[in-house]
Amino acid sequence: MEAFNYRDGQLFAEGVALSAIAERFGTPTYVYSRAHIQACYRAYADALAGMPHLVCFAVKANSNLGVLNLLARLGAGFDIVSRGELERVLAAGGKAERIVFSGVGKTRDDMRRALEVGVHCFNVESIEELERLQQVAAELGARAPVSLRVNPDVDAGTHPYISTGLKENKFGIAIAEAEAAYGRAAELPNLEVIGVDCHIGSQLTSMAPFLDALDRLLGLIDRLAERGIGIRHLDLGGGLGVRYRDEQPPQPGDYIRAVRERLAGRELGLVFEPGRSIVANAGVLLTKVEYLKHTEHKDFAIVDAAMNDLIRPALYDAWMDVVAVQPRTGEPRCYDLVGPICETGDFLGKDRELVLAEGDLLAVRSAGAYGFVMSSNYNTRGRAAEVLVDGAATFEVRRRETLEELYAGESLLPE
Ligand SMILES: Cc1ncc(COP(=O)(O)O)c(C=O)c1O
Ligand SMILES: N[C@@H](CCCC[NH3+])C(=O)O
Repeated sequence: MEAFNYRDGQLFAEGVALSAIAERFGTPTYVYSRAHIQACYRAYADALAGMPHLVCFAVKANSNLGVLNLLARLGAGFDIVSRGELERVLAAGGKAERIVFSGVGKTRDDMRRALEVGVHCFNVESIEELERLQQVAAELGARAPVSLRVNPDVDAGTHPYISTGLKENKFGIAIAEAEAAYGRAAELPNLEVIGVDCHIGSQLTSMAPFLDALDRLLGLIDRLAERGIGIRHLDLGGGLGVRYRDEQPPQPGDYIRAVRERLAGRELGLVFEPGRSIVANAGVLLTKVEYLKHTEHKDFAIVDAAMNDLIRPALYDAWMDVVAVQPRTGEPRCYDLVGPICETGDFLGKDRELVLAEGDLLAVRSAGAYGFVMSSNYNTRGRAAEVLVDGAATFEVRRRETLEELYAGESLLPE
């Protein structure tokens, strides 16, 4: 489904003109579509119907309370990587027993809090973490449910910064060492081994690496069964890609059907941790053209959103579609779309053919995942507002940060 469509020459989010959102909330503003998030979540949940499962939204992709609340109401679980994300999920109405706790650097405090609230399971990423979790659980007189994140050593064929399943990556326990690690986990009295987990990378556009990883994990599960270690759930992580330009990633339903076929006859529950594929195309970043600057070599459109608002182009050289909210007729020019930050890397797009005038609104598409969450206050810029559209209604799910808030925690030196 497409949440953002042109109607009468204007781009709409569901039933609301983006120009009306800009007028009411200012720019830059992130705009999300409720219907799109729901449809993407349901694509996973529906394909998993009839078997034990959890669809744990990866909170890192978009941690706005309104978005999390929407997903919690749909029955989603959550994949978290920090105490902060845990508290956000609880504040948004998410259920602790549907949370999986991933991440290579869990602190004792993180573990304590997660045990107190009763998360579904810890995705443990090293032997050292296993020993620490045992200690913390013993101190609390608790038993920690555990999956080991196994690194299956498959090449996800994605950007090197977001590939996580190779043996040289910091994530997980190498598959060759996994049996020994499970053996150790099974000996520890305050741990309960329940699952196997993996996550091989993000923005994958083909099914083969997922199925390759799955086969390796099923082999491991069989070897563990021979050693008397029973596995109840298999967590395949997130990673399914989306269309930013012309990619044709598998649809969640097709992916899950292929996984289910391979599981036939096994008593295993399935867990997924999708982030991007739930929210990326449910969001745009709305920005305004401040200046059109023409130089001998280049035409620049200087917009009011910058790399502090959306870092993907600067960090990964990611291509994101940028469209006019009210397209004009006329002769297009080739613009670099840049922000006001004092860095050459501060761009949202390069060499884009557009017809523009000062004051025009632009929408950066596919910005619902890893957009606002990666924003910063660089150049003392307040972070953008976030608005969720539901049909004809708009909800400001995060107001724009004020300048006073930016230095509220700082102090002058004593006299
Ligand atoms: C452990 C884990 N689970 C889930 C995700 C979500 O990934 P994606 O947004 O690609 O679905 C990530 C991020 O890549 C991750 O590190
Ligand atoms: N932040 C990355 C994805 C990282 C995934 C984290 N596990 C992106 O924007 O594509």
